[in-house]
Amino acid sequence: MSETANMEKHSFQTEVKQLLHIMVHSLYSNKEIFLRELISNAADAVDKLRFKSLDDSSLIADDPDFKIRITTDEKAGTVTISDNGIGMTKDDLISNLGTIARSGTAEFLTQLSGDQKKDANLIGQFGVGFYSGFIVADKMTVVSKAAGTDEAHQWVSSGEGEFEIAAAERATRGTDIILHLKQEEKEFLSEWRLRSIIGKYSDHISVPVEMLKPAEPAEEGKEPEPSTEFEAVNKATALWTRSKSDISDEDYKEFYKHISHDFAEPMTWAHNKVEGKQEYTSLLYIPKNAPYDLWNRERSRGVKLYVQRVFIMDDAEQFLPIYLRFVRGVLDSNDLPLNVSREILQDSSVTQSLKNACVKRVLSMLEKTAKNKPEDYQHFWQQFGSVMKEGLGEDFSNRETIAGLMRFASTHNDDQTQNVSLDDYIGRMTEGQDKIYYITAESFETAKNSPHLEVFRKKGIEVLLLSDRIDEWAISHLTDFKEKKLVSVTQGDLDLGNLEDEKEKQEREQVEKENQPLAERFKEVLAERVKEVKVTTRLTDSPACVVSSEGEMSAQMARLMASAGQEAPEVKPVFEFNPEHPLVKRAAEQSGDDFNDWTLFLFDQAMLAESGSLKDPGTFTRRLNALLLK
Ligand SMILES: Nc1ncnc2c1ncn2[C@@H]1O[C@H](COP(=O)(O)OP(=O)(O)OP(=O)(O)O)[C@@H](O)[C@H]1O
Repeated sequence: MSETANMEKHSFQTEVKQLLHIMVHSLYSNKEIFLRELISNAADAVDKLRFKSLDDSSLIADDPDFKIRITTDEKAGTVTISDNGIGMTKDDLISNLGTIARSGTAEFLTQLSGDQKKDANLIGQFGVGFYSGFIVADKMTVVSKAAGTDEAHQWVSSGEGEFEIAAAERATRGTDIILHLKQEEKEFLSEWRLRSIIGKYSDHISVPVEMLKPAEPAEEGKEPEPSTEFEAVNKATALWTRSKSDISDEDYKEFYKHISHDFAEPMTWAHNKVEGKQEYTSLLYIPKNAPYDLWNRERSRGVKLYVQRVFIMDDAEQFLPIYLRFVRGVLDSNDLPLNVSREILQDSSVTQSLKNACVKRVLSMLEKTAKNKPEDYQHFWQQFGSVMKEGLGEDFSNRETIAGLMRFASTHNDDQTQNVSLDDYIGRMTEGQDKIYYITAESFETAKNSPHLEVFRKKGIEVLLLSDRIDEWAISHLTDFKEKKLVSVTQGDLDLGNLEDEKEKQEREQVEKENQPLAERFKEVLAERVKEVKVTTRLTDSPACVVSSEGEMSAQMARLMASAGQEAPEVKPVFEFNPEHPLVKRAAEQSGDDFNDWTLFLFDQAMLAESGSLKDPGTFTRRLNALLLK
């Protein structure tokens, strides 16, 4: 910072400089959004003050009618957006308009590619807010006086790396954002152009947005007298309070952009007014695309909370569980007190029942989309499926509904796309099948090619192929769906239930008995490495596989815990061999060291197919080479 007279120079935070540069270039084709962003900020500033004045009405006594005014100055080439909201102190100006407080900003910036179209989309998700003024202005001046203070300050910048702060004059509280338009952007001086942009973007803003009335036509030969009277150019009623039949889809979409700062349209929304025991209005949106920081469970989330139409807080996370962190919207309650705080919300029974209601609405919105617009739902699932899966473990009371919304890859089409629902699966179950089978693995390929699937493929039984990181954890919370048990094909004894007929059962028992001595020989060599050795019922083409015992942690879960740096208990696998396989027959013919080598080779090979890697790949390859040469 440097100082001359009463003027101080400050540098923008590095991230702001980068964002400004990219934004000005990539949003050029959508430049009129600057007005939406600045009006949106002005409306937020009014909301914040309205809330504060509930405790201290003196804050607004001198100027009680909230409004936003847009004026132009043809000669100076400026457009000014003024509000009588909460205003900013000198420190606020420096921190709010010189830094980006959002976490993950630096990481976000590294995702930008230089491709204008892609970047425009990404920046749209990120939200550009105040800085969007620089798309059309080569200089911005902000004059602000915080409510309840006597001093005004001004912030001036050409958006290139520095900004200046100085003392200023402003009669009353509030903020003026003055855009000094670039030479080629003078079209925004046109009152009609501005009115049409406001009509498009700001009708739903609950504060009146005012402009000067058009001048009265003058007598012939005379210049028209400029008007000095203002009129509201938006509807200025909060959108969710209007009746549904008065609101167009366009209105809903614009409102979504206002509250979410997303440039893209939402996928769908639900608007409900509830009266009776509880009175509230909810307007909840499902975005089309995942935000850049969806994976950050700490990211700000939740709805905008209003109490009796008064704005209370942004990001009220108490009304939606973490797995629905992508939902945006507004909740307006008549039952909560106006002085409600985050702490009060935490313990309130009203909060709990509102939360239950919001979750039900979101889930039923998703069910409707899945049923009526399967393509949209498929897109949704690609964007948000992994987050929805968290719900299986987090939301016990809605588990069956969440499970119904799940989509999986499966052996039905052997394709990586997750598009099979549990209902689809049940509809295709073969005669006698009473369980839903699945496999979890490190990758889709490992799952799809797993030897554990052989008997299922042979019998034409579908198996769900799960390979997202979260799958193992999520599915462990889903023991059954519509009274059908979910069963892992890599865990426990394979119980094919009614899928195995009496003859097959007898044959299997016979084979098990005959091969008991071989099983014991294998067990002697493998000793501590395995929990048990058994004749397999799952393999038809492979010589051997490993499975985990019923009720024990699966190998996939143990790997996930280890990769997350957690201590996982050592799980010893059950080694299953296929006595019909020529390699197993060959092994059985050996004795001494040769039998040891064959056994270890079969075991390592089974481990490799199951996990995709080995603890000691060197020894495995050496042993394999030696066997090949023999
Ligand atoms: N008209 C205004 N009156 C008071 N404060 C303002 C005004 N405009 C901006 N601010 C302050 O500056 C901050 C930064 O604004 P900016 O638009 O860049 O980000 P944001 O509104 O927090 O986020 P985004 O718009 O991207 O969601 C705001 O959070 C607010 O505190």
